[in-house]
Amino acid sequence: MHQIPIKNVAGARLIDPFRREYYYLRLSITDVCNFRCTYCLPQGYRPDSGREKFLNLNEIRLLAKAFAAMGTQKIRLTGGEPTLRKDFLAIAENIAQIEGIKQLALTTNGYRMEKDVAAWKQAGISSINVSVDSLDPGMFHSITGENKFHEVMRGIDKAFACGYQKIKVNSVLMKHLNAQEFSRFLAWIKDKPIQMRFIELMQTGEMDEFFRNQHISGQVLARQLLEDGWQLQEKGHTDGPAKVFRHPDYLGEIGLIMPYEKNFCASCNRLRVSAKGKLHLCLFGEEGIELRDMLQSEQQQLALQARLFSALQGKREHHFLHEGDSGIRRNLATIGG
Ligand SMILES: Nc1nc2c(ncn2[C@@H]2O[C@H](COP(=O)(O)OP(=O)(O)OP(=O)(O)O)[C@@H](O)[C@H]2O)c(=O)[nH]1
Ligand SMILES: C[S@@+](CC[C@H](N)C(=O)[O-])C[C@H]1O[C@@H](n2cnc3c(N)ncnc32)[C@H](O)[C@@H]1O
Ligand code: SF4
Ligand code: SF4
Repeated sequence: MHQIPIKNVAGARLIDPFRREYYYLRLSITDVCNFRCTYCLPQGYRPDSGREKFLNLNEIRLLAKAFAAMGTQKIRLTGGEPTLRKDFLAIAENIAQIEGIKQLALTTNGYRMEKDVAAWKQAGISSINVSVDSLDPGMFHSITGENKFHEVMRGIDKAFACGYQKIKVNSVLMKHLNAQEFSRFLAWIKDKPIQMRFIELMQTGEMDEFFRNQHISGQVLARQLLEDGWQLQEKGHTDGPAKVFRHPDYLGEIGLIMPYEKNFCASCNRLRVSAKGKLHLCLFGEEGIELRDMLQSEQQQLALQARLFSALQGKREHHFLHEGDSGIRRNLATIGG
C-alpha cells in the first residue's frame, strides 16, 4: 500500500492513480432489510454469524468528517434499508451539519416514507431515491415480497408535499418481470418531476440462472429514447452513474444505469463504506479495508485520512463484471448498491 506521511495528509484530496477524484461517499448504515427483492435478498435478510455491530452514531460522524476534510461533498445513506435504524434521524442530522457536505442523499425502499418523510427533510436529507420496480401492485408484490405498492406511492406524493422538488425512482430492469412496463413508466412521469431510472441487473455471487434469464441491456432503451427525441444531459461532478435524458414534452426525466457499458467506470467518483466500517474501493471485487479502529476518537482523524489516501492508491480502473467476476459480492444489500 502506498503510504502518505501523516504530516502531508491535511490538504490531501481523494485522488486515485487514474486521476479520478472522489466527491461522493455511499455509506451503508445497516445490512438489515424488511423486503425480499428477487434480485437482491430473495430469501430475506439473514444476520451473519459474527457479533460485530453496525457503526454507531459517533463512529459515523467521525467517518463523515474525515471524508469531508478530503473533499467529499455528497454522502448517500443506504443499506439494507437505512430507514429501519432507530437512530436514523440522528445520523442524518449529524452528517448534515458537517462542514463541506453539500448533499445528504438517501436510497430507500420507501417503506417508511409516507410516515417519516417530513422528519427526514427536517433532519437534512436533501434528496431521495426510492425503489419502485413495477407500477403494477401485484408485480410489485412478487418482485419485492411485500404488498406495499400503494404505501410507497403515497410516500412519493408526501415527499413532494413536504417540499422535495424532484424524486429519483429506481427500477431494476428484468426481462420477464417488468421490462414490458417501460411505456407505462413513461406515461407516469409525463407530468411529474420524477427522474425514472432503469438499472441493468448486475450479477452477484448469489444469482446465476436468474441473471441469465432476466438480464437485458439498457442500450436498447437508450436508442429508443434518442429516436423519440429525448436528449442526453451533461453530468455534474457529484452525480451518480446514470445517463440522464430529457424531453420537452415531459416534466420527468429518464436515467439509465448501464454498468456493462464500455467506459462506465471511467467517471467513477464514489467510494463506499459498509455498515460495519470497511472501506470498499469498488462496488465489486475486493474484501474491504478496515476503518473502525480509526473511528474511536477525534484525535485519530489525520491517521484515518492517511489510511483512506493510501487505500485509494490500490483502486482498480474498472470492475470485471464482463468476465462474470462479481468479486466477493454475494448481493448488493451487504454494501448498499
Ligand atoms: N456498477 C455500479 N453501480 C452503481 C454505482 N453507483 C450506483 N450504482 C447502482 O446504481 C443504482 C442506483 O443507485 P442509487 O443508490 O440510487 O444512487 P445513484 O445512482 O448513485 O444516485 P445519484 O447520486 O442520485 O445519481 C443501484 O443499483 C446501484 O447499485 C457504481 O459505482 N457502480
Ligand atoms: C441495495 S439497495 C439499498 C437501499 C434500499 N433498500 C433500496 O432498495 O432502495 C440500493 C439499490 O440497489 C439496487 N440493486 C440491488 N441489487 C441489484 C442488482 N443485483 N442489480 C442492480 N441493482 C441492484 C436496488 O434496486 C436499489 O435501487
Ligand atoms: S434492493 Fe433494497 S429493499 Fe430490496 S432487498 Fe435489497 S436492500 Fe432490501
Ligand atoms: S463498478 Fe467500481 S469502478 Fe466501476 S463505477 Fe462502480 S465503483 Fe466505480
